[in-house]
Amino acid sequence: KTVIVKHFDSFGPEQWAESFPIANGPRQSPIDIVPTQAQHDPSLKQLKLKYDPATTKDILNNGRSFQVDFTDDDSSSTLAGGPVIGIYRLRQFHFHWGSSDDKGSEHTIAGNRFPCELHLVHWNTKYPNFGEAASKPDGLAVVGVFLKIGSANPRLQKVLDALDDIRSKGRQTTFSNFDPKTLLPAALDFWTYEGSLTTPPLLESVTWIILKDPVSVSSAQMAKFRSLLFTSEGEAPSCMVDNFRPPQPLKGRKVRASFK
Ligand SMILES: NS(=O)(=O)c1ccc2c(c1)[C@H]1CCC[C@H]1[C@@H](c1ccccc1Cl)N2
Ligand SMILES: [Zn+2]
Repeated sequence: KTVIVKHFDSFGPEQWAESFPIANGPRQSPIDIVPTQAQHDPSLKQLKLKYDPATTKDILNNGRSFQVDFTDDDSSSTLAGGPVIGIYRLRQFHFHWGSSDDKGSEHTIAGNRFPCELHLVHWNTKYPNFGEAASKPDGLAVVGVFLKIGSANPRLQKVLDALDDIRSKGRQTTFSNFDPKTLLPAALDFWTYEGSLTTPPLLESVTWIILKDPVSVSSAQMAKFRSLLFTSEGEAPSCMVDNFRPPQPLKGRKVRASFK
């Protein structure tokens, strides 16, 4: 009896449908955003992000990306307004990036790829917890921010300096007093559409809120992201790069814009 070990690279986006049929579902993410086809919706409210740095919990290499986790047992760090109804609590943020500066983002803009994309994951407080919310059509709201090559971004430095302690999968270290608002662009203009998680279990529970304006990252800072490993200590090391899913079919969905 031969056992097939599905390593990450043989369990890439093309194979996910075998174990997660929802991969071919009607509201999969990411997508290519075509600005000229997005409809300005004047009824969209202003995005209201309120983050308390005291909710910062830790930073973790989860084997697919690294994430900064926040305590979400109260509504100290929340998202409201924009396209959502009610209050969503910040759970974590993480990134997706490429093996070179010409790719790495999950969403694209008229086919243009960015070297990196930040996701701030929030869950709807009408549900008891993140896990429950993750399985509901209005359960999650993820804010996506593009990073483009330019001058070094000083706001990223504290996060990048912590990566030395979480090089391998499963490594976690303390991380405190961080304000994710410092990672956002000045203007909070956004596109929004109904989609999914971009990695298994690919649940179709995400209201995506993609900010129009990118923030900067330097090539040297990108090299820091690429110094992480997909693999655990003791395994043959595999660099954590290209952890992005390519754009998925729109299947008739409308993308709305908060701006003209
Ligand atoms: N790229 S993304 O923004 O679309 C994104 C956001 C949140 C989560 C995911 C992907 C996936 C990847 C980690 C596990 C899974 C999910 C989760 C975590 C713990 C428990 C359940 C679940 Cl579903 N968290
Ligand atoms: Zn993500």
